[in-house]
Amino acid sequence: MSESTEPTESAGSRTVPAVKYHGTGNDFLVVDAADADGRVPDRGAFAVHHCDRETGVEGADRTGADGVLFMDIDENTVGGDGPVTATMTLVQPDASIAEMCGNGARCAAAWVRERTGADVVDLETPAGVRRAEVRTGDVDGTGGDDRASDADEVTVEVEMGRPSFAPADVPLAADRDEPLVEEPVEGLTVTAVDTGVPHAVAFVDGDAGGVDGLDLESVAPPVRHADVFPEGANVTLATRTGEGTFDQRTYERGVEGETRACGTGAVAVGASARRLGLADRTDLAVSPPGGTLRITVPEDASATLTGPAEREFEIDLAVPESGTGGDE
Ligand SMILES: N[C@H](CCC[C@H](N)C(=O)O)C(=O)O
Repeated sequence: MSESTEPTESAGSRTVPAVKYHGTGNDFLVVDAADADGRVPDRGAFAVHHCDRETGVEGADRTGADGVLFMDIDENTVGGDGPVTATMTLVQPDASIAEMCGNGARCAAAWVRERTGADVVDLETPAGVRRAEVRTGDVDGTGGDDRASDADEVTVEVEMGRPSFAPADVPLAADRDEPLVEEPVEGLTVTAVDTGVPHAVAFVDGDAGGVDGLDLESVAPPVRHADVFPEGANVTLATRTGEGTFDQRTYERGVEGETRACGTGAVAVGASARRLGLADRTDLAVSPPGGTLRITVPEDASATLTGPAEREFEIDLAVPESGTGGDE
């Protein structure tokens, strides 16, 4: 608050350390809340500034990021036998806060493991506590020690909670009492499901060109903003490619564009496929453009998401002056 009335330091004169990670191409800057507290007065402006795909953080093959994960480790849980607990807050490129992020959770857990040595991490998110288990040496989950030499890549399995089609959970507009299942919404036939965040899932026939048969950047925005979704929705296209396998593309709320992968979206594809009778099994492989995610969607238990988390680089990021580039 006092920042605005006192002579401020120019943008960039203060920095905060960050580590860049990605999970199947969904990429995040991870910042320790202990470093950010007091130094990053406006987390939204910080995310807007550094996530920009043209002018944001540089250092790997892509400029910018899909969000900033602010991580607050509960020091009382470090060093014991049990899981380490950490609060995960995802601030998106438009400064909004997402309740949950599956690929972000994998990156967050890998970061916590790097800091504390813990293989099991309880991530506290606005959507609830999500347990994540970090594995090394068996990246594809098939057994063996296939990537043990690659210290920067781990496999993380995240408990994703139980997907819900209930109108109040998605949420759907207040006047809806029934789940939205295979209904036309703004040009797509969608099924709405909450996997920590709302997804509108539309299955596209393989003969119609599959997920690449539609121009996502033009078909998704009207659905993302449809009145039936009072808090908006992520828009996910899916195509069944075989028994238990699907292609996926997601247009994300908060990013306001397509991402290379979306973990809550992959679980949404699985849950919707089960509901629509498109999958006989509960363990599925869902492939967004950035790779393949293993998911399970059991009838009466938490869904799981398994995939890689890869550490890209460390960087000191300038703290923009409060308000720079943000709404506030
Ligand atoms: N990429 C994330 C989802 C972020 C959700 C966010 N875009 C929203 O609902 O506002 C994932 O891997 O699950």
